[in-house]
Amino acid sequence: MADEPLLRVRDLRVAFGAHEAVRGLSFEVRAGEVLALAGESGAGKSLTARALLGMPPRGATVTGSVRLRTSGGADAGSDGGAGGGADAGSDAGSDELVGARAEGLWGRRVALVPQDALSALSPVHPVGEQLAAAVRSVQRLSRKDARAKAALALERVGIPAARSGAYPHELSGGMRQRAVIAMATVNDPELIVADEPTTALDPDLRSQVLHVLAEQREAAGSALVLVTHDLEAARAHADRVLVMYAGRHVESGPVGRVFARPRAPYTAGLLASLTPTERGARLPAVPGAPPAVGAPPAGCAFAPRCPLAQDRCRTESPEPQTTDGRQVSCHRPHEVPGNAADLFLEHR
Ligand SMILES: Nc1ncnc2c1ncn2[C@@H]1O[C@H](COP(=O)(O)OP(=O)(O)OP(=O)(O)O)[C@@H](O)[C@H]1O
Repeated sequence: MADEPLLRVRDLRVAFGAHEAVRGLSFEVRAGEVLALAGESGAGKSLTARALLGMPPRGATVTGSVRLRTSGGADAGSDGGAGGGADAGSDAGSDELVGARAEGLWGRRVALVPQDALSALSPVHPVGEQLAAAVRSVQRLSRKDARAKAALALERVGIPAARSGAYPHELSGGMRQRAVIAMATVNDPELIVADEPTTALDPDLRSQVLHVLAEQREAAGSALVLVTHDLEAARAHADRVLVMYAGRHVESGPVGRVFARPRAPYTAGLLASLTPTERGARLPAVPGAPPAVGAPPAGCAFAPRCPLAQDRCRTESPEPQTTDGRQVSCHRPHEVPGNAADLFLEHR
């Protein structure tokens, strides 16, 4: 049981009508681990994040399995309902979140740090009060003790106790995001999902706020799924990275290993865009654009943009395979050159 991952995702699919935006994703998150979900806009990162919390957007059909390891008698309250395809409740020792009512776990075992703090905070209550209510929703504490705990949690993220009576609109964007981080971590959840937690902030505040998130996550002992298109943030804060493209797995493994020597051309392309060229300029992102949702090409979805694509890549979708200490979904992982930038420089 100790070796059981905290979260086990199998063949996750998120569809809008006939259009599948997440197309059969499988991965695991271990207790206390930080996993970065990376990839370009539209890859399906946010939809995956929402599915992990049992809160998909309206109109989405989620199938597959998202199992959260049971701890201390916690219960997802599965009704085995709407998800379709999930075998809710059949696995001893874990709770199925697809097709289940997961609200009972929110803030207690799983928590969200969204892109936009305003969407997570009520505009009509002071932040300290909201935090105290979050504490009391999980812990049996008097109002006074909950308020004291809330003030302490705000102080830990750099919001002085004197500001705990402020309404969200009276705080700066950075402060609001810190308040949301305090809210997400105050009850020591086992899993935090942070969906691009700094995109709404000025660039100079981003690393500061990510640092606060990392600190608070560590103090709470939570695992973190960090959704980001910022590979530098993934490098700085994650233990493992999972790169997605067009709703599918591309490459996943320890950050150091994947970044040092990517084995999927798409990962190499993303990393090349971080690498200064000889002339000192950074390469733009991988040339071309991802396919539209609902219209992925046959075979590997990246093949139309891939300098290494061959006939097989255009007909046969690659399944994840273990290579060089990571999982890679590519037919030609050993053809990617040691210097990731070379692959795209040579073909420009
Ligand atoms: N509510 C929705 N209704 C219909 N289609 C949606 C909806 N939400 C997302 N999609 C589709 O699913 C695709 C993946 O969305 P998702 O938000 O997961 O992407 P992402 O990788 O998080 O990118 P971004 O960084 O832009 O948020 C989108 O390109 C969009 O076409």
